[in-house]
Amino acid sequence: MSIVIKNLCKSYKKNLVLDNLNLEVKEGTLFGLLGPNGAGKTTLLSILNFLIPKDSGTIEIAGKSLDTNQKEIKSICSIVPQSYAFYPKLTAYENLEFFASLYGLKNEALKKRINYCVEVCSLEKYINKQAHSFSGGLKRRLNIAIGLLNKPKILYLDEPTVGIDPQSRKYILEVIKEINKKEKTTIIYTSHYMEEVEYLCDEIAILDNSKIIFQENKEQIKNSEFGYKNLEEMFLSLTKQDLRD
Ligand SMILES: Nc1ncnc2c1ncn2[C@@H]1O[C@H](COP(=O)(O)OP(=O)(O)OP(=O)(O)O)[C@@H](O)[C@H]1O
Repeated sequence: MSIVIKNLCKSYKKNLVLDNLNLEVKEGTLFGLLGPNGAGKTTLLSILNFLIPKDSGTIEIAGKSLDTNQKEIKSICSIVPQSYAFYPKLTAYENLEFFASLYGLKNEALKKRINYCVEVCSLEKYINKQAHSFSGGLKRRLNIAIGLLNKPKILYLDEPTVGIDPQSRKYILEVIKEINKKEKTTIIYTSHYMEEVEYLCDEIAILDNSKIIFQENKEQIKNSEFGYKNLEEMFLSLTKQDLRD
C-alpha cells in the first residue's frame, strides 16, 4: 500500500474540515480524489506534503509514518499545486535548475533529469523564455516538469488542468497517463472535471462532509449495481446538488 490514512482530523479554528478520515491508496494507482468546493482536498494534500500539520490521526506513506520520517517521505513524493509554483522572471530552464538543485542534483545528473522533464512536458522550444510570458497551458506544463524533478514514487496533482485549452488539457492527461504507466508512479489527482477523472483514473474516491463517502475501482463503477450513466451523475447523486459556497 502506498498511502494509509487512519482517523485523520484537521480543523481551521472551529471549521472541522477532515473528521476521522480513512483512506488507502494502492501502489501504482492513478487515483482520482473528487469533492465539491471546500471539501478539503487541498487540505488533505497539504497535510500529506508537510505543508500544514494534521491535528490527529495516523498517516503512513510507503510503509513509513509521516510523523517520524519527513526526510525520507519528502524524497519520494512531489506535489504539483493548483497555483503556479515557479519564479515568473526566471526562464523555464533557470526554474528547473533552481528546483533541481534544491533536490541536491548537480552537474550531469542535473542536466539529464532536466532534459527528461523538459522532454516529457514538451518544453524544448520555450526553455530559454521567461516563465511569465508563457500561455496557461505552458505554465501548467512547467509546473508539472518541476514536480517530476525528484523522480517521485508518489505524485500529487492538485487540479493541474484548470484554465487551459482542450489541446493542452489532452496533452497533460496523456503525460500523466504515461508517467503512471512507464514510471509506475502512484498519482493522486484532484479535479472538478468529471470526464477527465473518468478517463484517467483507475480508482475514484469522493471527499464530502469531512470524510471519504465513496471509494471504488473505476471498472466496478462502470459495471456494477451503481447504475449511474456517468461519473458526474454519480457524484451529484452522492454529494447532493446544494451549492457549496
Ligand atoms: N488556511 C486556511 N485557513 C482557514 N480556513 C481554510 C484554510 N485553507 C482552507 N480553509 C477552509 O477549509 C475548507 C477546505 O478547503 P480546501 O481548500 O482544502 O478544499 P478543496 O476541496 O480543495 O476546495 P476546492 O475544490 O475549492 O479547491 C474550506 O472551508 C476552506 O475555506
